[in-house]
Amino acid sequence: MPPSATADTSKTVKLERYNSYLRKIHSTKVLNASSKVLFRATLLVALVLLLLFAFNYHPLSDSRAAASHHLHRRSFLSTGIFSSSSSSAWEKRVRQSSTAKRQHGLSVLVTGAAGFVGSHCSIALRKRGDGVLGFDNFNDYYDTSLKRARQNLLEKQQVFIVEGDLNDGPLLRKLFDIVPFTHVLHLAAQAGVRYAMKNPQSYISSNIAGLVNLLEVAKAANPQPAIVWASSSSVYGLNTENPFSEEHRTDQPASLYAATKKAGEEIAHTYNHIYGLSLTGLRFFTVYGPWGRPDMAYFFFTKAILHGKSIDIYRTQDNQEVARDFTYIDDIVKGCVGALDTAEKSTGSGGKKRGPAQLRVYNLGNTSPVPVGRLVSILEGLLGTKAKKHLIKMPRNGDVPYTHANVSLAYRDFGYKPTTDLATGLRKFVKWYVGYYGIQPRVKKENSHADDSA
Ligand SMILES: O=C(O)[C@H]1O[C@H](OP(=O)(O)OP(=O)(O)OC[C@H]2O[C@@H](n3ccc(=O)[nH]c3=O)[C@H](O)[C@@H]2O)[C@H](O)[C@@H](O)[C@H]1O
Repeated sequence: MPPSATADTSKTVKLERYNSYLRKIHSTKVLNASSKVLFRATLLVALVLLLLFAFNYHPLSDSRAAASHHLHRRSFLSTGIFSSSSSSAWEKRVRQSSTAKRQHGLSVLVTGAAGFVGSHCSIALRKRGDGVLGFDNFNDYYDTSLKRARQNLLEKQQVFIVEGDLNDGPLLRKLFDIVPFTHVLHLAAQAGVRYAMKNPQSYISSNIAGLVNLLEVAKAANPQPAIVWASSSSVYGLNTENPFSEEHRTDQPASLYAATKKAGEEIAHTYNHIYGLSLTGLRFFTVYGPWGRPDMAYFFFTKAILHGKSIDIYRTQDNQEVARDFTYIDDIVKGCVGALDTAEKSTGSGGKKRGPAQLRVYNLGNTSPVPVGRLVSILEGLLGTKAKKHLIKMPRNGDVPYTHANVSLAYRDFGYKPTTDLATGLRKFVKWYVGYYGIQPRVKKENSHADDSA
């Protein structure tokens, strides 16, 4: 091979090597660039997936939490506190209302705070410097404008009422997350003996399911609060021993209302036994007074008498007078506060019992039964108007013929001593009634005249 040919060949080989070198570099660059794009894209997709997962994740082990998450959103939406700014304003109101203004004051969640006994107790507790947060569903069992008027009264005392239902677990849990309540005064319930025949389910929903829901939240709270709650004189049912003592039989309820209150006492026993919740049940005896319940006889008798309408006065099957141990609201408030002040702490924590806890039941009555006929004649005197009385045999609607409280246990443990007789208490009620409903001054004048003889 000639030397020039050899040189040409070697040049061509070098050129080819060089070109192949350039191609290699180029393809490596392309590969590098495309793998970078791929890497970034993968990263982006992973990030998006991670975010989607995080937003939708509900732990499988806690399906209740998942369900409650939805409920939580719903209840917060329904109470108008879901947006972050309104939510923090709402939380601030919750905190302020439940903060005590005196040293060692209580922090009390009062359920049924827009109700008759609830509103009176909330004001009394607030006035002595305790923190009070109200809770009420403002249902329409009776005129809601009366509940709203009570709410206004409470607002003047800086008591905030959270609008919600006892069966809204997430909302209750949220309240316990915000506030370490020392006590719960549980007065929210479906009341009324006779209405239980019309709407039995409402008693199950409030007095049983609602109670259990509240106890579930309270037992899991840290600290667990001490709970004082409203039972009823109606648990004595067909008991014939008098006066009614806490030792007597309560296994013969005459109405579904009574049965749900009795069930509440048994449920309280269970939560005390398993979780160490301190629980005190108060058996109220026909509570009456200003800002009372329009479904109760003394209230709707007053309205009927003023409007010239007839009233039914029940008599027993053997034609005896029906009587009640009517108890004035201020005495009941003293009893509730006494029970709160003597309630020991719950012993559980983290939902577990750590030792035995207090379990109590007390009668809160007036110790002096009055026949319904006498109640009507006191009202006639106060209103200056004769009632159109219609005496009838007590219908079989859950009523019992007679109630009479022995209160020695409440007296022994927290000095409970009722001081208002029916005539005095009804005078205060009528004074409030005519003022609240704007009844003519003529009636007021006659009323103040009648006061002297009542
Ligand atoms: O202590 C309780 O645990 C309960 O007290 C209350 O029930 P009661 O004692 O039945 O009160 P209330 O209805 O005012 O009837 C009073 C009297 O009037 C009689 N009565 C009633 C209606 C009527 O039309 N005629 C009549 O004679 C009737 O027979 C009775 O003798 C609460 O409502 C209840 O929620 C619960 O707390």
